[in-house]
Amino acid sequence: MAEAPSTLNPAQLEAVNHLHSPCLVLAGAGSGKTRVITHKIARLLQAGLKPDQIAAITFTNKAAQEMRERARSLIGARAAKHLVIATFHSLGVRMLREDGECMGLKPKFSILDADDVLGVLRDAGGTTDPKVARRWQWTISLWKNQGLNWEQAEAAAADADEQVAARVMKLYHERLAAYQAVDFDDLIGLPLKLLQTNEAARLKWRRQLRHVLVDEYQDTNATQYDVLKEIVGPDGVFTAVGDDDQSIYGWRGATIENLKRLPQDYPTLKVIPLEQNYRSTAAILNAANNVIALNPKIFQKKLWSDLGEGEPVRLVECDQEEHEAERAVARIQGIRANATGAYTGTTDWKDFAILYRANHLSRKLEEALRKAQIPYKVSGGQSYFDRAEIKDLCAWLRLLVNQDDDPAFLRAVTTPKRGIGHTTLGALGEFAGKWKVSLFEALFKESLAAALSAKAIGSLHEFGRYVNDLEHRARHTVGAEEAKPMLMEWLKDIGYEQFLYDGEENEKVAAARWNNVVDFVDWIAKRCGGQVEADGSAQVEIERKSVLDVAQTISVILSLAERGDEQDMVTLSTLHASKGLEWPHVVLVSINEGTLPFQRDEEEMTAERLEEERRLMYVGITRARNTLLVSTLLRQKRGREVRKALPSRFIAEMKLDERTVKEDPREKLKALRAEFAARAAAAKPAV
Ligand SMILES: Nc1ncnc2c1ncn2[C@@H]1O[C@H](COP(=O)(O)OP(=O)(O)OP(=O)(O)O)[C@@H](O)[C@H]1O
Ligand SMILES: [Mg+2]
Repeated sequence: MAEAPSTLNPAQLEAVNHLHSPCLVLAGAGSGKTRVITHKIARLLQAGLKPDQIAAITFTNKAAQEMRERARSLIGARAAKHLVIATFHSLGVRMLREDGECMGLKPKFSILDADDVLGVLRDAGGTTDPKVARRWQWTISLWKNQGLNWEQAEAAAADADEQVAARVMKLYHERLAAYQAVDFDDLIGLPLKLLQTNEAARLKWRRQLRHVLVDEYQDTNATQYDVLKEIVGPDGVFTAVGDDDQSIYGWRGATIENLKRLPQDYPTLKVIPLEQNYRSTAAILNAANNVIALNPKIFQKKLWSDLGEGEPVRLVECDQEEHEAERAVARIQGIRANATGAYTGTTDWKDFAILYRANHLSRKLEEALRKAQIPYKVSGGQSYFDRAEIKDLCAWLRLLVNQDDDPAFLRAVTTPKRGIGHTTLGALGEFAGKWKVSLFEALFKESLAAALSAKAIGSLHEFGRYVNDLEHRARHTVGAEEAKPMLMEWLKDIGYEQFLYDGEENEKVAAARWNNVVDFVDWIAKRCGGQVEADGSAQVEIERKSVLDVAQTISVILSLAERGDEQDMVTLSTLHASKGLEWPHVVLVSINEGTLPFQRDEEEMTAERLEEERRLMYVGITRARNTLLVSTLLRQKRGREVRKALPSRFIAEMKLDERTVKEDPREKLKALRAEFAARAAAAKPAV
């Protein structure tokens, strides 16, 4: 249904109706900047522009999708379909596909991702050292973003290493040209070059894109600024919306300078502030304002909400990550059951988000959500259970539980490789299909001898016997103390650690993956129970189970997550990827010194970095509409060690008042865990 223009306040209306000179909306979180963009699209259509003459630039592809949705509800599907809604990168692809030929690029050029780039660099520079290749990648990318070609880079090189990198840059580009390929930086750099050097192309795009609207303008970099400048031209108009307090990509070259340059480059620029926040309750907004007030102000802004005080922001201290995850899940279940606090609105799973600073923090959360059978999606990062090494091990576990699980069979039999190749597996598959049996069952059919060589059958039988033997061991291994050595022996048998190191050139990456594997084994072992766990004052004994029982539970958990296309899911997201989005209920986890603000042990915390981390906290807090739970750890795992953890300084900076509920984890944890276990048991389907 179309939204009526009356849903805009006077300042928003002014921005929407400002059509004859460039316009910058500079305003805080949740003040309706993105809403201005969608409504302005409708206004521009009304003023006579055609949909394909309007370009809205978003920061991510996901944001582009969302923008198209929002536009569709305002202007209808037909018009929305023709709008140019893109990121700078995808707009760049379009320009190069249409006009790249004048720069020697065929319309069907390919786009290299970061891994492809590393491969080309290794070849071009003749190195096998991944560290060297990565350094080249970083240096060359930086040069490209500064608009330097290899000759300029060589002239400006600071030392011998950089001179080498400049020459590698030359070879790298020769290869790219030969492959008809471009990298991500080229998707901005080449269109810029096209627009700057080719008048016909420049005029074409200027005529084509009559009004460009840029969301999240604070996170554009210098090259993107120049692209915009070329498209708009000296007399053109555009609309940019942004918030300097939400600039969180400084580390990738985004620059606030772009905000400062606008009034200089466009003297007729109209700057419009928005002050009313329509997203968050006053309790949430105050916490956000208190934090960001400590950053130096570039632009003065006010932000208020008339949505009422709302529920106080809650703070919870948790012993360790696992408890935090369980706490977050219990909180979500509580709100959904209208059992927690004053919030009584109706809720779907999609009304919740759990946000964190670093990708690896999603894992415990995923486990807890899966155990509670809550559907979720991981945005802006990879799901823990989607990691190759975890998928490998899960395939083995699934195969132990159900030998007829063909996809699990195929993965396990080739991970690690055991001399059973694609031809053998193809023939086995054909045979199994003919006899309508599973691959595993086919292994031991006598007539298989007619389809495969004796050698191949020998290897397959060996694998089959190993799986049977492993199943037997898993069935009879009970309790954590027994489970861990059994599982480690299995990994040794199949040579999994070596397999990881063989498949990964970068040893650090291989070591990190092996670490995941050992963690995963610990997790399974722990679930085999038998030990007594201390939880502050409480002691909880975990029931003893066999490895096979646990494998079965994990298989159920895995199949649950594969339900796929569900729309109603809890969001797990990094803080970075949460920008621009909003949820009724938000949980911020692991808000600790070292995590947020993020700091490596050896690294010095500069004022600039601290300010960027503070902006990230501001972004996190301001994603919440109705309730916000901030959780902090008392102890934290660092490598293999568990260390005491400090709450983030940003928690104190929120200045939560006395009404803020500070929950005592020790008191509640035992009860919560019991409740949680009971719920999980009740929800567990019969297998
Ligand atoms: N005038 C208004 N009346 C009612 N609701 C509004 C109004 N303007 C914006 N909103 C609502 O407020 C919320 C925040 O709006 P929007 O996402 O556009 O803010 P934003 O400034 O882009 O936020 P961010 O800085 O996080 O990107 C949305 O749910 C939007 O629908
Ligand atoms: Mg926005």
